[in-house]
Amino acid sequence: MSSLTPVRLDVKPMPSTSGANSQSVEGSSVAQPSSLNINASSDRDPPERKRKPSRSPSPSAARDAIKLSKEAEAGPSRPLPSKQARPDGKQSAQDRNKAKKRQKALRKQWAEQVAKTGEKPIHHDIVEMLGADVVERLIKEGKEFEERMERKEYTLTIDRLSSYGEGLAISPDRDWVIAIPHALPGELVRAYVFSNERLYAKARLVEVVERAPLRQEAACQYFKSCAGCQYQHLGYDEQLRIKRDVIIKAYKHFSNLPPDLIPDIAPTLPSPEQFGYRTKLTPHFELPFQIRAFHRSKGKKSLPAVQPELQIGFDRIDGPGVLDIEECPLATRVINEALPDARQSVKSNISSFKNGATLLLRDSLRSHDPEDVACEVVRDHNASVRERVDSMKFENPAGAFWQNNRSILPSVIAYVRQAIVDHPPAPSSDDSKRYLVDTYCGSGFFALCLADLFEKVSGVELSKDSIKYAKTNVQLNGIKNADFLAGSAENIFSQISFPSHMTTVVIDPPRRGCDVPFLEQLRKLSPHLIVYVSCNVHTQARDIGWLLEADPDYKIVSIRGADFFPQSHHVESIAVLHKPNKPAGPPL
Ligand SMILES: C[S@@+](CC[C@H](N)C(=O)[O-])C[C@H]1O[C@@H](n2cnc3c(N)ncnc32)[C@H](O)[C@@H]1O
Repeated sequence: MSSLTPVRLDVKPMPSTSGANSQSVEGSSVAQPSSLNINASSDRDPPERKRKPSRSPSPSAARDAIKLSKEAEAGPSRPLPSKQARPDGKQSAQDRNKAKKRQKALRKQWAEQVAKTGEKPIHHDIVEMLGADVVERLIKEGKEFEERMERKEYTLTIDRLSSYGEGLAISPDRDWVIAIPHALPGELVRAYVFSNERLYAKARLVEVVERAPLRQEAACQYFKSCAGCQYQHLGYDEQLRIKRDVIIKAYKHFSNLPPDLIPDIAPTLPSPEQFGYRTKLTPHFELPFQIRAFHRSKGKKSLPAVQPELQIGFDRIDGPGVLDIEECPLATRVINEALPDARQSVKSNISSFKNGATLLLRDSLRSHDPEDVACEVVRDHNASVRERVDSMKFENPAGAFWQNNRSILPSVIAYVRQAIVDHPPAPSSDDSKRYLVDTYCGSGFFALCLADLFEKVSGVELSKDSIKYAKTNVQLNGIKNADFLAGSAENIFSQISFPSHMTTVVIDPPRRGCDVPFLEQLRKLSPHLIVYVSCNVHTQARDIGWLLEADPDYKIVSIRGADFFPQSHHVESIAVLHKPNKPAGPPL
């Protein structure tokens, strides 16, 4: 699908059938890829980091972009800067000055964002679609925020998908790209532009005029309005293929590596369950204004006699606010069964919640007995949740990180095990002992599932709670060769004395990727094998590019996506790096 060449339509923008009322039409509006709170735990929060701007994005890119777009745009209801302020159609000097200041502020804000998080993946699509020379000219002329499209309906041909699953089209009347969630390559669509970003506009899908042959009916009643899923209108094989393409593009644009150093990206590892797989759901809600007024009055006002309407669910793509969700076909059966009660308990106690609160529903095994397949739902963040991966038993805090798709974990572990077995340490006079360092280890998923391959394993993790549970899991599984440390990942390197030529390091950081101090420590340790698992392939590509530049002896032996989140644009990427001739050296 992505091989289609951009088609510039000579179609005049169509008069809007919807006016500014985004609710009256089918499709989407203010969705952001990052607005899907697919893993709302704090490990996804990006900290500050100092990097070269060219080194690329982090998860906060999208969030910063929202901030930027909020600055740049006023949302559907704010009137456009009035170019017709004067009867002669010209801007007043005051308006021009204001516009100039605004552009300057936007450029400064954008530069700060890129310095912090890198360029957004969509930028590379824009360059390919408009042409590098056009983008360069727009930037040189200071027009990268200026060629904004009007808020109205357009008829567009979709050229390709962005890495976050939006259909991308070229504007019919200027050098600008338009991103439309749920539109597919090759389709002719009507879409309503509602805001502008740097070099592109965002639009909601109004109607598919000519369907792509691959388009299918979504299983979920909320698909058209919910920001949670991007690909329910595509078959599963196609979703896997798209995710592989996302990895290919990420390494091309974000690793800074020559193509011959990047291996063929292997087919995406499928999820055995494509619906009903999510073991964690976090619907959120905003307090009705009457309740907020009650809180603000500090007891002076009374609660409203009639319960105000409350939306509990996920972000909308067809307007601002929260979409009320009574079921989610991605969540496991027990979570869907528990959802009505959880929603009702919020409604009955609404005055006790803060604005923007989130509900937690975690699917937990009832017991660790392999014969017992029953599950139950845990809603208390501090309660423990039981999991099993193959024969390994795990407990972890409900509010802390645990992989959300239970069904894919055995094949992920099998894949990582095989990579380790396939890359033994270089022959040396030493015996064949091997050591594992599991960084960003959570409650010990990788360390403990792989412990039998190693003489000794050590894990490090920021969350003290997760480390407490990792130690419990050591006991639970009768493991004798594992220890865990609470702290920032780079701290582990000063505490271990494994011989580097016999050491494997597993890296599984949050979406922002690794911090530079961590990468520097890793380079110093120079393990013979690195398995880098990531929920953000863009930061993974950046970090691996950094590592290979710092130490060209590493070879990337494989890169493969794993589909932890079917129906969404998210893809986990597993990269294996090896130093084939790593010589034996003294312990660190
Ligand atoms: C994607 S999760 C992976 C957890 C674990 N590997 C698993 O599969 O269950 C990332 C983990 O990194 C932890 N984390 C975030 N920043 C960290 C840091 N600077 N040092 C160590 N751990 C960190 C988070 O608490 C979270 O548990």
